[in-house]
Amino acid sequence: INSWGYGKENGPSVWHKDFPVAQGNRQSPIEIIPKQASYDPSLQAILLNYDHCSSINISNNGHSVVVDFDDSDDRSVIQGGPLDNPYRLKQFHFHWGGKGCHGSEHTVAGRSYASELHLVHWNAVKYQTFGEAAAAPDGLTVLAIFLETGDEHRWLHRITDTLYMVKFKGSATDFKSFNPKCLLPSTLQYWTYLGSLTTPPLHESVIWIVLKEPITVSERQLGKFRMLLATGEEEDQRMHMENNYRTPQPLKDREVRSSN
Ligand SMILES: CCN[C@H]1CN(CCOCC)S(=O)(=O)c2sc(S(N)(=O)=O)cc21
Ligand SMILES: [Zn+2]
Repeated sequence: INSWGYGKENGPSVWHKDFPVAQGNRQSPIEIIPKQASYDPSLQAILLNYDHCSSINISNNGHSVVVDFDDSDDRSVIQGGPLDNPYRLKQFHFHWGGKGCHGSEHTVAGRSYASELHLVHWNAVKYQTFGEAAAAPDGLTVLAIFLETGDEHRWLHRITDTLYMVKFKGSATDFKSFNPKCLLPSTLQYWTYLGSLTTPPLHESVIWIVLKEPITVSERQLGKFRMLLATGEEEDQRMHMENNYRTPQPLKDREVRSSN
C-alpha cells in the first residue's frame, strides 16, 4: 500500500479515498480573509508557559521535521485565547514550499507565506492520552506561525543546524532543552477558528490559533529544510521533502474570530 504523501499519486487530492473526513465540514487549512473575520472583544490574550519546556528529540517522519516534547506533566502549556483550559505542548513541525514559492498551509487574503510552523498542544484536562485527544472535537489546539523570507532568524539556526542529522525518513536525534518561545513574533494577535489536522488522519479535532504577525527567516535557512528527504536511507529513489502543505479547504458554515 502506498501511504499518503504530497505527490501526484498520493497527495491531498486523493486523501479522501482513505480518509473520507477530508470532505468534512471543519477541514483545515483555510483561506483567512481579515475583513470577514469577526473581532471578538471577549477573546483573551494567548498565554504561553514554555519556560520549563523540555524538548526530547528532532525527527524526520517522511512528511515533516518534528520536535517532540515531554508531555508527561503541565510544564509547557498554552492557555487563554479561545481556550477553556490549558493545553500541553506535544510537538512542533513545519510545512514549506519548493524554491522561492509558497509553502504555508493557511493563506491570508489569497497571500501565502514561504513556510508555516505548527505548535501542537493537547487537552490533558479532558482526555487521558494524546491519541484520544487527537480524535476529539476540542482535543487539540495548534498555534500556527507564518514564516516569510528576509533576514536570517537569529535562533532558527539551532534547528537548521541539526537537519543534516535527520536527512532521511525515519531518522531522529537528541534535541534537548529547546524553548520554542524564541520562534514567536513580537505580538500574539491572532485569528481563531475550529478546524482539523491538515494531514491524515485529518481528524476534526483542532482549535486553530493563527498568529497575524509572521517571523522572518532567510532563504538560506529555509533551503536547509528542502535538503530533507521524504525517503528512507535504504530507498534508491530519493525524493526531497518540499511542498508538504495542504491547500485551503472550504470554510463551510464556520466563522473566523479575530483577537484585538
Ligand atoms: C504526519 C502526521 N501528522 C499528524 C500527526 N498527529 C495526528 C495523529 O496522531 C494520532 C495519535 S499530530 O496531532 O501530531 C498532527 S498535528 C498536524 S497539523 N499539520 O494539523 O498541525 C498533523 C499531525
Ligand atoms: Zn502542521
